[in-house]
Amino acid sequence: MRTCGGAAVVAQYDAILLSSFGGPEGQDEVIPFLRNVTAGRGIPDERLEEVATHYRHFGGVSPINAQNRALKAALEAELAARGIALPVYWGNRNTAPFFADTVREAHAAGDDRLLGLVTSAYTSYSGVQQYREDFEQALQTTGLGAQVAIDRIREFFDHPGFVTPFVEGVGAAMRQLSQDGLVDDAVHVLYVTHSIPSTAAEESGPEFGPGGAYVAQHLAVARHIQEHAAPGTAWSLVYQSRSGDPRTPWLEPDINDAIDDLAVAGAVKAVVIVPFGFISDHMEVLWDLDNEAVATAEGHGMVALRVPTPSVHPAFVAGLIDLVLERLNDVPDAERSHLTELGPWPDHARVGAADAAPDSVGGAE
Ligand SMILES: CC1=C(CCC(=O)O)c2cc3nc(cc4[nH]c(cc5[nH]c(cc1n2)c(C)c5CCC(=O)O)c(CCC(=O)O)c4C)C(CCC(=O)O)=C3C
Ligand SMILES: [Fe+2]
Repeated sequence: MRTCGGAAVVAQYDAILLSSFGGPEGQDEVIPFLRNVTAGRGIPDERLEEVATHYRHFGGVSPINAQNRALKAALEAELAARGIALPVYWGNRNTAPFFADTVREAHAAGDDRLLGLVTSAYTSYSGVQQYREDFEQALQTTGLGAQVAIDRIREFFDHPGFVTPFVEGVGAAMRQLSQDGLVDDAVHVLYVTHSIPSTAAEESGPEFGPGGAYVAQHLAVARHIQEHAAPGTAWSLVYQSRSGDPRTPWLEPDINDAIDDLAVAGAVKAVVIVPFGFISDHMEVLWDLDNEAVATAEGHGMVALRVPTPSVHPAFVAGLIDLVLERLNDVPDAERSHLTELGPWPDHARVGAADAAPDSVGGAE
């Protein structure tokens, strides 16, 4: 394990900015949340109402904020265990604490050089550009654009910290099925991620082939997990949670259609559902997978096992801190951890104060 003295750390960044999507924590927060999510995006009202029912079913509470509080606490414990004096702030895109408030709070405490830890593992508009725009907006709103600088750690889709919990989860599911006598042709592993519009997928990195970087990253990670946890078992990459205008093409197949097709083909008696598009149990996991996709499978008489998300798995928490250290120590590409041929994914340009740039003030403390 790479270690890093407290002084060196403080010289480069003042704090970590855990950056997430946000979610409602009560019935009265559902519609304001959905309006923020879809602002200016032309999502039809019927779709908003439909999505609201998913939240209402759980008392208007998304698990995402509780997950992020737990992750923040786990990151703080890991930093303390490694002797790294770096505070962790938490901000969201769509619900309080909003980025502008968090940036203001950090600045008031003297923490201007922030390292964003964005909870999106893959490259997409939602996971990359939109956070960049959120950070720019926060600096504009607070008027702190000349003082505050925000970097972010790279997309970590193929970092061992993110992938290991899925390898363990798929391995455990395969062992359980085999104890129940379900092996070989009777099992199909469904790697499921968030669908996005096909044009958005292409734009995520056309040089990576059909579906752009978004699809290429998911395929590479699925292959890795499969090789290490379920070699020889049939698998496919499928999608969940599409929205928008039905006439606009989105990535397919939908997980429910894929399960229907497996049922028609006949041989498959069990599906392993791998929610590798998300770092923790979000509403999309609880509703679209645990509720809908599992019901689809069981409706065909199939067994359905849903693998856990990384959440606060020790490997995931340690991996995120390794990614932070990689930036603090300016580790060269050749030494950056990655499990697929696509990595290590490159860092992104800084948002905000060029003059407060971590590199140019290194050692100022
Ligand atoms: C790629 C991707 C991720 C993963 C990467 C990342 O983390 O960013 C993600 C995460 C999330 N998406 C979430 C929730 C929603 N996403 C929506 C809408 C959309 N998501 C999209 C894509 C993604 N979304 C897209 C292309 C749309 C269409 C409209 C638009 O372009 O915006 C809508 C509107 C209603 C609907 O249309 O479904 C909601 C409510 C939550 C919170 C869940 C909770 O509460 O636990 C989380 C973590
Ligand atoms: Fe979304």
